[in-house]
Amino acid sequence: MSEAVNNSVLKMENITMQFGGVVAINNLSLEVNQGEIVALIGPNGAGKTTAFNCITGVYEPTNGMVYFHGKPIVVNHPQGKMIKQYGGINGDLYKDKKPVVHTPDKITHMGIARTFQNIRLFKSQTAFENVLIGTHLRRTSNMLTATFRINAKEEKANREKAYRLLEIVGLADVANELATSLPYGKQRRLEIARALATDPTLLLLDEPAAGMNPQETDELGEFIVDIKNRFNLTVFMIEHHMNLVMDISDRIYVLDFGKQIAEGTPEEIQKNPVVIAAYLGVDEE
Ligand SMILES: Nc1ncnc2c1ncn2[C@@H]1O[C@H](COP(=O)(O)OP(=O)(O)OP(=O)(O)O)[C@@H](O)[C@H]1O
Repeated sequence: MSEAVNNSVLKMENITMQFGGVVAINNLSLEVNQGEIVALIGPNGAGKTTAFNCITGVYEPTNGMVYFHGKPIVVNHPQGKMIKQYGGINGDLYKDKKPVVHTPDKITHMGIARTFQNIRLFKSQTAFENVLIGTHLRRTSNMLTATFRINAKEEKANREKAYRLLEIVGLADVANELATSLPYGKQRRLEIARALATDPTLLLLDEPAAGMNPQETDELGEFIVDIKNRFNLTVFMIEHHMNLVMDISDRIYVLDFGKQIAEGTPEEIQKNPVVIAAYLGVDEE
């Protein structure tokens, strides 16, 4: 195997996601390598969150493959009525392959953790409990045994881990407060702590700076780089705050109307006339 293949953490290959007649993603191929911070940008409705949903098992893409650490975790091709309706490219490429689909919890268990554009914390749980729930995804036991026959040693380790994660993200002092009572910026950090509790190798962040002011956004950038290094992560991030994207990304992919229109370093993307026309010319803030 070549070094490039060994370094590959995430690879999307010819992914098309079609909702009825709407082609939300059209033949998207991209790769995220070990230790990189890669951003996925594009105007509203370009297909960014749909791409995350195709990786994490929320959607079953109409066509294409997703590899995680070189292993196929998603395989599909147009089937049934989609054969006639298919509006993407390369619809025949995988027709001889057996489809592979995993549920979101299985994908999380494999090592892909995610935060959401609209924060999705457990509202009636404390900050500590939210992170503790994240550690439970690593359990070998099922929901019932987890509830009724908790392994005391494992639970103690989980509680210590949850508390340590809260310390790392700077939330130890609010461990016992209800998640939803926390200010917005802290809720975003808490969601990241919960994601880290699942021991990911790949962290998907969907608009982590949404709703943050410029100072909070700067701090978030440092925080993302810090946790990436500390936990030896690879980060794939959707973000509209261009300063954050340009500051911390190693590479950037640009989507427009479901298609990749550019890929490059922050310097290259900032100078790319196609990107400027499609996206950077639009004032998102
Ligand atoms: N479940 C769905 N059913 C039908 N259409 C959908 C579904 N999910 C997404 N779409 C459509 O797919 C397209 C891409 O949406 P998506 O949310 O991925 O864009 P986005 O780039 O993440 O946008 P934003 O920056 O506003 O979050 C849109 O036209 C959207 O309406």
